[in-house]
Amino acid sequence: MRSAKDFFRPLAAGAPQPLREITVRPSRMIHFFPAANEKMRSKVPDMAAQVDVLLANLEDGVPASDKEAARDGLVEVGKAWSATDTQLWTRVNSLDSPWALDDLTAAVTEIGDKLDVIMIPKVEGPEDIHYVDRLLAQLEARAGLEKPLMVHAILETAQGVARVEEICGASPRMQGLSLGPADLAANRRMKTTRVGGGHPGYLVREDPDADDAEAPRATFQQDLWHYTISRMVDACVMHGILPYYGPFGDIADTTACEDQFRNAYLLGCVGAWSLHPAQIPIAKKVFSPDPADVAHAQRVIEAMGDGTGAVMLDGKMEDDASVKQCRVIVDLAQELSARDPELAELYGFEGAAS
Ligand SMILES: CC(=O)SCCNC(=O)CCNC(=O)[C@H](O)C(C)(C)COP(=O)(O)OP(=O)(O)OC[C@H]1O[C@@H](n2cnc3c(N)ncnc32)[C@H](O)[C@@H]1OP(=O)(O)O
Ligand SMILES: CC(=O)C(=O)O
Ligand SMILES: [Mg+2]
Repeated sequence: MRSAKDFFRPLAAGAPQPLREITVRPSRMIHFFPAANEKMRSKVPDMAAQVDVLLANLEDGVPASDKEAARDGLVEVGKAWSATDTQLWTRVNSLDSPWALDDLTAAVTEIGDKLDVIMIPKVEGPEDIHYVDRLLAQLEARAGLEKPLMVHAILETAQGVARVEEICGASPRMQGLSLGPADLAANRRMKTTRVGGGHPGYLVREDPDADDAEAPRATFQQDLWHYTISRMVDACVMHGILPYYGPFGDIADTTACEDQFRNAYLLGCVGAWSLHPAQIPIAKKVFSPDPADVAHAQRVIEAMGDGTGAVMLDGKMEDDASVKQCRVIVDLAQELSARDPELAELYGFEGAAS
């Protein structure tokens, strides 16, 4: 492990200076497209206009026979990339695969100036991040890049979850984490075949009626991912990086997708993956604060003056802590409004979009 004094030192001669803080930009949805697919690539300008982050996927979901084509597709998209507001990310193949080294080399040396974040799957511990950190520094130096690439890790093994705090703090490049519910379920030997979301068998049942043991008893489905997401959020906040819900595989079930995304939003996540165009507006809606919540938060902030003490508002106590909660909502609304004039208008933020 590097000492505190060395933590922000470049890891290769000629590599750019690591950043002390991550640049926070709207990333309500990380929209995945298979980079090997020519038809999908032709939609990139249109997709880029609709999403906060567009991600060229090279890993799972891309057949082994298309891995080189996907890498070439990423380079083609990167070279043509001109969107200024939308971020371009890629997910490379896992570090133990035959493709990861060439993926990283091509991404950094061919289009490193266009890419914002590289997503690394199946991260097991800080040693994976240390390896990527050094390699990226070497490649950045070779490519003459001036800005360091950021790294996003997917939490999709039990070991990764157990070492999540170490992963988050492993490098100044760490930008965030996503939940990988499919691989994580497999690795943990969970008995669900779904990609994210709940399971009807994971429930609690109300107690039997004392007078009628045969009376029907209500059941309440529980969230399979509550523990992991909560742990991920704490680890990310501890290290000043961003947590994301990952994919929701039941594309047709837009209602459950919205619920799952909202649970993640309420617990502290900043965004989720969209795998299909139908999921883009869901993520946009869920991860943008509700205008009524923004208006309420503004009232509390105003009522609290310098932010200290306690007041009553609509029969509820507000104090130093609740005003901080309200600032979370208003700050997020302002951040998103700076990019989205429609939202600015919805929130009544005059001039926020300028
Ligand atoms: C566990 C994990 O690792 S998750 C991450 C890995 N998986 C992925 O990245 C999957 C990404 N998504 C996809 O590949 C596709 O959405 C699929 C294969 C799931 C479904 O694709 P289709 O069968 O074409 O879906 P569908 O017929 O509903 O598509 C409707 C339209 O949306 C387009 N579309 C579908 N997915 C996407 C996408 N991710 N981005 C942009 N356009 C898309 C289709 O090309 C089609 O366009 P058209 O009307 O011009 O023909
Ligand atoms: C997101 C991902 O890669 C998974 O769920 O396995
Ligand atoms: Mg996975």
